[in-house]
Amino acid sequence: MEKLERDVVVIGAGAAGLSAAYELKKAGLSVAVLEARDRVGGRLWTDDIDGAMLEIGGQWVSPDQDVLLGMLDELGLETYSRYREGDSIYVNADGRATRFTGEDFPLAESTQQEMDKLVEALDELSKEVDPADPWRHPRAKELDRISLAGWLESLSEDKEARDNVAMFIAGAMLTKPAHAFSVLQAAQMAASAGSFRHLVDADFILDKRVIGGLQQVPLRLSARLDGDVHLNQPVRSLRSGESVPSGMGVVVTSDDVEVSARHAIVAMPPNLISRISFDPPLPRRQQQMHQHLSLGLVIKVHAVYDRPFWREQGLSGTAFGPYQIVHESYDNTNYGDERGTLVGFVSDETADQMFRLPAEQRREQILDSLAAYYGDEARHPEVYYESDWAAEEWTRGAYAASFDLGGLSRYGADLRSSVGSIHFACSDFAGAGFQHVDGALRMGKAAATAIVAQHSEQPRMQGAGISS
Ligand SMILES: Cc1cc2nc3c(=O)[nH]c(=O)nc-3n(C[C@H](O)[C@H](O)[C@H](O)COP(=O)(O)OP(=O)(O)OC[C@H]3O[C@@H](n4cnc5c(N)ncnc54)[C@H](O)[C@@H]3O)c2cc1C
Repeated sequence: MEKLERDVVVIGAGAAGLSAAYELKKAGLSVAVLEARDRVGGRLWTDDIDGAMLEIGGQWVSPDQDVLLGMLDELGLETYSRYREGDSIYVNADGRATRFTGEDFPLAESTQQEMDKLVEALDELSKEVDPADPWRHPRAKELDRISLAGWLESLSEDKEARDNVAMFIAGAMLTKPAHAFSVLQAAQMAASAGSFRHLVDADFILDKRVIGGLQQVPLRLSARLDGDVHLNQPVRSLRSGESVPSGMGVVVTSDDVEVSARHAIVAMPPNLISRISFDPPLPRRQQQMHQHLSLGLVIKVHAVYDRPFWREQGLSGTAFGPYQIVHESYDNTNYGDERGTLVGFVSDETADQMFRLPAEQRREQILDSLAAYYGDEARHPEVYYESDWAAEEWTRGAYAASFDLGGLSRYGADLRSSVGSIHFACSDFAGAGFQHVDGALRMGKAAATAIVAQHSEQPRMQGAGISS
């Protein structure tokens, strides 16, 4: 067992943990980052699959994500725009595909009016909610006990209008059925992206990608940490309080490394925190709160073709169908690539259904759904891959975690509270940038800032300082 002494031990080398470690090093503190996987990045993972570069996890950057944009600049990373020329496609409940331009789906006029009304209502509500503390909304408790589905039903009898509006937050963001989370949680999701209209506007929310892949962010951060990141080290226990050596706040043990440190940052999704054995146990509030936060479920489907054939038909690749297996799909062609890539998403209960099928049948049904948007050619990709994060031991869902009904108003105020020397940071706890890489970076920086403030009067430990 390797034994280390550091100012701070960080558990998890995702965007949150690495940005925390990077800020701490820049401030002159020593760190050790313990990561369970054999790679850094957590839910950011860019890999070569059968000769195609795929973004298996997070990939898009939107203009409001200023912390992420600042980090891309600092790390010397460049972005490019998602392909968006041409018509989009909408497939309705009867399976009929219609071309359209702009944001408004080609719906019957009465349905369009109802959809406008619902978008307006959700937009107004999200303006009243501060994403950092939605529990302070004067009607927080009331809004937190109504599901998004129930709230939409109370406002409109038009099913297609409701299903479309729900799709933008349920299927596309929280990746849970609209009856499984509250309208307060939905409003926070929208507010965290600036407004609900931003979520409806694919050109905003899915604006840019990073050349070479978004995993470059954790990879470059890790390179700047100069040997302080320890891979294949799932943390098993965290001791704090009287049993730790004097002058230290925690002793954190993984399979091969034991770190004694003044502070710990737990930079992992809340559903995994209870896998660490805490001695003494975390306070009951945290133990309870973490049980009310759960990850959604989505299959990110990648299909790579010899060329972006849909562009020849004047299609942008952007496609929506609330009743389709793949509810949304986009042109995801890599920068400078001659081949064409489509990325589609299969969410929540539809993902459950798909996972009940044998792999070949699942692939066939998912490609049939892509064909409903782009025609027969979509059935024959050169490379086909399904990102399956729910089967990943160190994540267990996608994209991120949100509260069950009533959880946000009940526990939210304690979401980011530290417990003695133990701090928490991950995208699932963010206000602005909630569930996104931007939020992960914000949480990492916030934990680092809090620790640096406490340390300003204390002597440094060995190994402090950034390497470049
Ligand atoms: C398919 C998919 C698509 C997405 N698309 C986008 C997008 O387009 N844009 C966007 O901004 N966001 C997107 N996201 C969300 C974004 O990727 C995440 O919000 C963000 O990367 C989370 O970073 P994090 O550091 O908070 O958590 P994580 O990335 O989950 O990092 C936690 C780390 O902790 C490690 N860990 C867990 N348990 C232990 C343990 N016991 N000991 C040691 N280490 C441990 C994990 O291995 C992991 O490396 C997407 C996510 C997914 C899955």
